[in-house]
Amino acid sequence: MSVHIGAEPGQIAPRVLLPGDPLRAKWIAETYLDDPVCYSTVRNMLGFTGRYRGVEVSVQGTGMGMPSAAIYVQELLAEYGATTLIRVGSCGAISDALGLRDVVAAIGSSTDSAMNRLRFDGLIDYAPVADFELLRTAVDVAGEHGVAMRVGPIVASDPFYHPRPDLYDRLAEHGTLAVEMESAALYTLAAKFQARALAILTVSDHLKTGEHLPSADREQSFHQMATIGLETAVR
Ligand SMILES: O=P(O)(O)O[C@H]1O[C@H](CO)[C@@H](O)[C@H]1O
Ligand SMILES: O=c1cc[nH]c(=O)[nH]1
Repeated sequence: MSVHIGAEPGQIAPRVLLPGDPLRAKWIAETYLDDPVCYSTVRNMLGFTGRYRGVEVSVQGTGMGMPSAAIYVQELLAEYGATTLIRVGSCGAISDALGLRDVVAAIGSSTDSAMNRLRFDGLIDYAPVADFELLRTAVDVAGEHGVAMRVGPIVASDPFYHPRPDLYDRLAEHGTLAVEMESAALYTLAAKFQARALAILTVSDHLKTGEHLPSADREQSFHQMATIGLETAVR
């Protein structure tokens, strides 16, 4: 096992879905995978492997925020040979064009996190981006399933309760669709390990209108996102 994942080598598939919520990982595994096996309960950050359309797929919770997610992503890449990582998360809309339950694919991820400032000595504003082939596949899959998935830039924030919400307005003025808390670290680490990554998100709350979905819905109702993530992972 790695420091934070209680799996033996070979128990995790090269294709991994990554919800922040470990109970969303359980729901996806039990709802969509054939013969799901739970390979890790360390810290209750559940991970499962099963088959989707006959292809081995894992679903690993990552927790909230980049410090947590980066631990799981790095261990999956460095110690378990993951090659395709698809985040399936919730997000807050900052664009007026989005509504609750809309599905978003993140083409790139701005961030207020210091993680990439550390990585690049504060000298480069690195641009974390999605894998193009995965994104193209996800767009195709969404179209085939009649889902009007929005593709665009998002922002990955360290604080959920942001001390500078005015920055979200400025980001929205620059085309940013939504905020979540993990994608910039995911895209950066995938690039570093020459793996493929994509973040697919469902709008669980709207920062401008104040509307939001209950936690049970965030855990167990994102069928469109789960389907697009799984179909994309196995193609
Ligand atoms: O629903 P998940 O995947 O956890 O994603 C979003 O929800 C959490 C905040 O409520 C953060 O992790 C954010 O990125
Ligand atoms: O990071 C997140 C996730 C969901 N909703 C938000 O407002 N922010």
